[in-house]
Amino acid sequence: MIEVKALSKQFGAQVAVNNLSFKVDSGQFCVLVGTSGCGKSTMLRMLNRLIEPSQGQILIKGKDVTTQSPEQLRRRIGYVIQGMGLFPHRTVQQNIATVPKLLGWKKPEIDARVTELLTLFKLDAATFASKYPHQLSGGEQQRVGVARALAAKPELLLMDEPFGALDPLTRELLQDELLKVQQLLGITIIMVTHDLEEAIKMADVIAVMDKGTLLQLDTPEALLRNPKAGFVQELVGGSERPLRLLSTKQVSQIMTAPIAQATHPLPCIHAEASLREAMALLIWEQVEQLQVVNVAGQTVGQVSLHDLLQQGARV
Ligand SMILES: Nc1ncnc2c1ncn2[C@@H]1O[C@H](COP(=O)(O)OP(=O)(O)OP(=O)(O)O)[C@@H](O)[C@H]1O
Repeated sequence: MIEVKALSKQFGAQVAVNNLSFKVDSGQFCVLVGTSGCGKSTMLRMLNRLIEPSQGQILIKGKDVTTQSPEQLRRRIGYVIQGMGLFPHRTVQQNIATVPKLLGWKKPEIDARVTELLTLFKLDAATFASKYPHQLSGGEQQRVGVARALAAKPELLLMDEPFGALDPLTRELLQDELLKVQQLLGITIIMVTHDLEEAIKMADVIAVMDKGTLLQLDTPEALLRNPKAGFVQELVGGSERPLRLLSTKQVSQIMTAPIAQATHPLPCIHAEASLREAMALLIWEQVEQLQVVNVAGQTVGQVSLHDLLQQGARV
């Protein structure tokens, strides 16, 4: 889907991005992490030509991005930044309708899309469509920001610290919603974050950057198990590593067959919960086994302390 070839950007004497090359497959969620000033936002903004590279090439679906005007390109690529960037004098409906309107969609088609997106992000259309950004909470504004970016059905969504300004609970809620929406729509997402826990939760692949270069591009589990020596190891290798490893998998991936008849009831965990959540429940409840249930509340398996210890261990 995206191929970045030997991409560099200098601002005067400052090298912000230095000879970066990587590929992101269609439908993948790629997260860029690294310390402040390492070039993440510059990298992201070159993808939709908000910044022009000094050297190198970007191909999207095999086509060089410079073969289209920046405006044409940006209509095909969703872009979400921290602190919304909504148009303050336009309603939620008008904000979301911006790009479809520019593309000449018909009114009924636009209205249907706005309602569909508001519903997808759990915002009641009758209540929210006519509101202005200042009448919304931060979390609601951010949802509208993502809905606006998805309005014209882009195949690629770029997100720069989209949840950075939100409280931890709202942040987690929006992360879960975004993951569901991505699975539903199958779009490719490239997201910048400072937050390694967020990267591990959201990413299919994590790109670790330092001083304008790409140090490692790997799945969260591979990154945690085999970080390259130096900065990547420092970033992921602390005492949190076993718990972060537990965050990369769901209970359903390691559960075993349910016990036919448990002598006494076990605490329940959802099959979609992370192994980290399962570990927390085991500690909290002082038990060594959990019963795994599906959305309908039916028992589908069990998971034990022993299984979890193995998953978080060095191999
Ligand atoms: N327009 C610009 N003019 C000059 N220097 C710039 C410009 N934009 C970015 N830089 C410099 O390029 C480097 C990379 O900046 P960038 O914003 O890409 O980093 P970042 O990793 O996204 O940082 P943060 O996480 O703090 O947002 C920084 O040293 C920054 O000062």
